[in-house]
Amino acid sequence: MGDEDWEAEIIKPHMSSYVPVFEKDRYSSGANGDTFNRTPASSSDAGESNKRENTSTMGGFGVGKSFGNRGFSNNKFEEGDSSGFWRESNNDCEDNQTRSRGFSKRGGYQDGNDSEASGSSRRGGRGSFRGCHGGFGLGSPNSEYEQDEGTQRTGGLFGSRRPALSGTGNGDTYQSRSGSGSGRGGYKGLNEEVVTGSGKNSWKSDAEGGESGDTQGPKVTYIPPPPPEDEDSIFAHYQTGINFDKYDTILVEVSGHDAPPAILTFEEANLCQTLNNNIAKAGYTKLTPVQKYSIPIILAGRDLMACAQTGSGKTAAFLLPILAHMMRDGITASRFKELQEPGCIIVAPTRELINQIYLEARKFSFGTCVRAVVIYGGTQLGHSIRQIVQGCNILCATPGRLMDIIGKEKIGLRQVKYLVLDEADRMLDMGFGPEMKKLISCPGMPSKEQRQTLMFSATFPEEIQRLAGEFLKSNYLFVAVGQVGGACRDVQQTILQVGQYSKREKLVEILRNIGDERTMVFVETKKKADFIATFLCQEKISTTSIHGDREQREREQALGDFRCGKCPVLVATSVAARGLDIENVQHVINFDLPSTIDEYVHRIGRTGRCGNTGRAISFFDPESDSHLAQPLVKVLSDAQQDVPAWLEEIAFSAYVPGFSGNARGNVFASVDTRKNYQGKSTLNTAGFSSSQAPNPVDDESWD
Ligand SMILES: Nc1ncnc2c1ncn2[C@@H]1O[C@H](COP(=O)(O)OP(=O)(O)OP(=O)(O)O)[C@@H](O)[C@H]1O
Repeated sequence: MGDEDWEAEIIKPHMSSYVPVFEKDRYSSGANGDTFNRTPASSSDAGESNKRENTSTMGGFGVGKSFGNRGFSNNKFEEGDSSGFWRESNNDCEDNQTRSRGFSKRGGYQDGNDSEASGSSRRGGRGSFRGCHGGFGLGSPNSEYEQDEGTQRTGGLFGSRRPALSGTGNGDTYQSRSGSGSGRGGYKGLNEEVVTGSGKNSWKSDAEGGESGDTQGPKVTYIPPPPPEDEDSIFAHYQTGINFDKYDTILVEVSGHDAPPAILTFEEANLCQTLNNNIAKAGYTKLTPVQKYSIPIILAGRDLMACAQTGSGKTAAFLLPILAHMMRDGITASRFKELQEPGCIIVAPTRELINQIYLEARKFSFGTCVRAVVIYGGTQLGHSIRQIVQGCNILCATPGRLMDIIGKEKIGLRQVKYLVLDEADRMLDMGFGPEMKKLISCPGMPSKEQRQTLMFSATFPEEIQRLAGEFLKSNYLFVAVGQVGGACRDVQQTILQVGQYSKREKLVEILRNIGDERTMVFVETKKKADFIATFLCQEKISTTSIHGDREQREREQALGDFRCGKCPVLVATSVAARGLDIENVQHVINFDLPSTIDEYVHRIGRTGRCGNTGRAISFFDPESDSHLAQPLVKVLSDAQQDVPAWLEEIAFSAYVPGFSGNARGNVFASVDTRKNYQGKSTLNTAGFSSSQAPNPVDDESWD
């Protein structure tokens, strides 16, 4: 659904029944002799609603703060005269300068007692809840990636911040963050900005006016809580599901020269005793297919691009062999140094994901002298630096913060032996690709011949595979577990035809039936995430939300509340689509379908992980989603799911230009593209293939 549709939805009078206190009128390669072995992973093995009631304070939107003239209390919006929040914030294009309006006209909003908001005076004062409309949107156009306008963000990092929905169970409600934008999820220091559309990026090193020490905005002060120290928490894990053993039947294809054979057991990997102990404590007894194939490849020193379904253990597939090498080769024990030289850098697109990877690295390196460190945006830069200078063998980072720290000369790259791109297709697309290119051309970074580069994802569009060549040695190996970009078969997928005006009613109906089971609800825009979360809280469904406009502290709180079951519903934008491994997520609901099939695959992959079963329900609005009909039919049938007749009808009646079964946004690549595209890559000046369209779902502050 486009922004305008969303606006229409809010304005639509009949919808007001859901938001009773709103005033209606306001809402408004094989070719060159590579080998391709396709084998089953096992071949070598030979072998109701009341439950949710009255948890509004858990949802956290109910108390404590007010929202301008439209105070938000007792779980209701109370609208005053001049507040125009819903009317004017219903479009995530808020940063578009062409839409800038006098801010004073608005009711703005009032901060309760959040001390973090104190900085607002620096940015135009509070009462203003979104900077750009109020005149301090410094040129930041309509989304955090800004690609819709193809405009570059030139420093308007503070103008785009909206109030975040604080539904984290701590009694907060909408909170004014106008003064604390720097600390929130949505804030990214200048150094962390990623601009797409133009193919350029606006990353600036700290020296150029980054997160610390610049005069363009308040400092980020958030210091994340330290990770758990006790062994039980470090090794806490959830159980593999009934379908874990079925992984063995999935076909695996390895392409490229001289691939080492797969291993069948952890013992065969010949890891050191400490690693084996940690693997056992983590509850791993059996390798997943991607681990069987990737571990020996990495141990053999080969570059790798690996594609395997969501939730099938890709993280351990790269961490374990890297740690094994580090242990074998010996590493310098961590010690305080102003300039640290990690042997391994792992990058991932979102803060929460990189933190998760870090916790995995910490788990597997437990009891060794390998020290893993995590740094990511939305947290105090000084905190990141303090973590690093204490010693850093494995650096887990989001791209913006990484470049910032490199710019600050706290990290030297000379010793980098392993470079890992998790969610590699995302890391190489127009959002992060330019940063990654900068990374590999940073002074001191070993050339691709001298380092080992590893890429992992559940989806690998062909264009991205071609771009990856720049990062990988030419003889890299490609491991495809199952269909590249295919959905996890343990997720039961249902597509419902629901028009935009019926979505909320349907959502509530489904959530009431689901009861207390953990459910992620994906929507297309940050504003909508807030709106739907608020709406659900009003419906007494305990909900929290995560998206790029929330402060990092709130994002982490929201995730924590969701993880522990305090808020069983998490409304999220695509910022939470990839990689997050949360126990017991039984349902994913696509309130809005994403704009690409890859994103769909990642989103529904938040459930049905590690052999557990899950369910995904997607609202298909023929008005806005018909371009997805064909790829959806393919994804559904490949995953042996029922395909609704109406969907097939739309799919086959719709003419999708360029649909050939393998284009990005349509259907995923089915193979290692070296087979099909040997030498055919055409790069434009930005280094991207001309067919690589910006991803319109990128409306987020990810890193
Ligand atoms: N061999 C194993 N035995 C038991 N559990 C495992 C094994 N490998 C991984 N896991 C667990 O499976 C879960 C999913 O793993 P992981 O997050 O690495 O999946 P992924 O393939 O990276 O998913 P995504 O594509 O969504 O990023 C984690 O909880 C992890 O600890």
